[in-house]
Amino acid sequence: MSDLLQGKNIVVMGVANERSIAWGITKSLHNAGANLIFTNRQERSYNKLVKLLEKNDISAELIVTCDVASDQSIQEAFEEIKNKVGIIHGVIHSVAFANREELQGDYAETSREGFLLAQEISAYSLVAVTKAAKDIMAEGGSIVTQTYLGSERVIKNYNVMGVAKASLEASMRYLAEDVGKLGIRVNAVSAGPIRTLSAKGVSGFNEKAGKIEEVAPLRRNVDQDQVGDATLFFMSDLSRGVTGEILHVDSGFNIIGG
Ligand SMILES: NC(=O)c1ccc[n+]([C@@H]2O[C@H](COP(=O)([O-])OP(=O)(O)OC[C@H]3O[C@@H](n4cnc5c(N)ncnc54)[C@H](O)[C@@H]3O)[C@@H](O)[C@H]2O)c1
Repeated sequence: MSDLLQGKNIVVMGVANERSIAWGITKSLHNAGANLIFTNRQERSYNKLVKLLEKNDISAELIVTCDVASDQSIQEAFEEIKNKVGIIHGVIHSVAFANREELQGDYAETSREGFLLAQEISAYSLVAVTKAAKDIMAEGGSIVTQTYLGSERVIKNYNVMGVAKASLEASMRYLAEDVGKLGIRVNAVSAGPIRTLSAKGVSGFNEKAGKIEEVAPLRRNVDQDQVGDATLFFMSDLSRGVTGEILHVDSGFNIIGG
């Protein structure tokens, strides 16, 4: 436990279940004293989230529905946060989606619709969320998104999502410039493969995880808690001089050339 985030109101987007990276982040932020606000994609997942919070003795300031495919939904969610909580100091963006059939085989087979969908949910959503959040980040703060090495390198089967992550990372940098003058920082964590609901959608997870154990400097895979603590660093004042940055939490795999 620490008081790094005492008195800070932070919005967490993307907890689907206990395996979600956003859940690892939730635990780290909670242990640092943050007041947490959650968004969930659909109303019907509300009870699941409430149960998960209860089971872990974590209280939520507020839970609001937010489908990032809809500007109206994002607008309404942040309006409700503004009315019920007031000022916020941070946003965790841990949201992505691509059709399963686009996450295997040749990238050249990607459909126009599949390409646009991956870009919309996995990259544009950070832009739309920042647009809505900055107006209630009156004391400045921090926005952190989750990316993956498939943006920088060709990783088998990651395909359309790798291109969406490249777009997400570039958006993160442009947004960092836009909102820097408001005292808001925008950064990304690039985690190694972690078995989650979304990761199951990408073919060949076991091979990817096995490769990390074999060749990454630390010779082990990372977990949600390690990503949570790295995200906590970006959320806290410890990283007050850092914006527009990508921090790899991947046991060092990204530095290996061959
Ligand atoms: N698991 C990994 O190996 C890995 C590695 C690096 C980065 N990431 C990234 O971490 C983030 C979280 O993924 P995860 O692995 O925890 O999986 P997850 O399935 O637990 O989380 C994905 C979340 O995105 C949400 N989402 C999807 N479409 C949405 C929409 N239209 N509106 C609102 N929310 C929506 C889902 O509800 C879910 O909560 C993603 O950006 C993912 O690309 C994952």
